[in-house]
Amino acid sequence: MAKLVFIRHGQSAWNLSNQFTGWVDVDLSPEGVEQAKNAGRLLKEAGIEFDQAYTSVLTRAIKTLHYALEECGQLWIPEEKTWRLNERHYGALQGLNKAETAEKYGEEQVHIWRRSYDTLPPLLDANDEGSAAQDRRYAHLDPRAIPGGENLKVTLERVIPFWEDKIAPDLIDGKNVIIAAHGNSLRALTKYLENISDDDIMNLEMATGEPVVYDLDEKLQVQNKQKLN
Ligand SMILES: O=C(O)[C@@H](CO)OP(=O)(O)O
Repeated sequence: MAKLVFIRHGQSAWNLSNQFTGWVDVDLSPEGVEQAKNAGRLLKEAGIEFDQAYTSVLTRAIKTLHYALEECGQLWIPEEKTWRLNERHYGALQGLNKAETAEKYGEEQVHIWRRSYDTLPPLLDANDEGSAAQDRRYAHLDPRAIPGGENLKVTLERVIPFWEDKIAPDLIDGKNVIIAAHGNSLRALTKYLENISDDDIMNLEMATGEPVVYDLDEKLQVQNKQKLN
């Protein structure tokens, strides 16, 4: 039996200002820092001892991991950062205010962009300002792997190879794993782990800074799920 903990980063500056974020490297807000520390206290109270941490290459998730691990006295554990755990790329919506976008395009269209499984947002071109193709942290990737925008389906397709290569083998070895990531990369992993349908995943939300603890058997079937708050 292994434990797997998902934690969505604490509130970010753009969660607070209600802007589409995606791959934009926005920092935590002061409240987000407190949420991350509180998550660490909850993990300490739960007595969970981790063997391995995974996070994205985005500051808000990395810092959340570090604040939480520091608070539970486990900042020393091995960690790996990967672009595959990044937030879903929001394409040309990145930076726009969500309420203003809903006024312009309608609530329904914005809900579809935000939560439909397979509708892509308007895409960014590799030459557009703000494209990840111009960001050094993605320079090692095949340019074709750098998205101009992703839906949840595409996000899931780039998260799962990392799950299969790294996370699942750790869990099968009985290691306890913490993943600090993002609303939509964690929704993708939750869909996969819990076998949630394309329709039902539209209704799943992840709270900022709230650890979700799974007990998994050796076949990685979920035996128990608990949110710490
Ligand atoms: O803007 C984003 O990147 C995400 C997460 O904050 O937003 P949403 O919940 O709308 O998918």
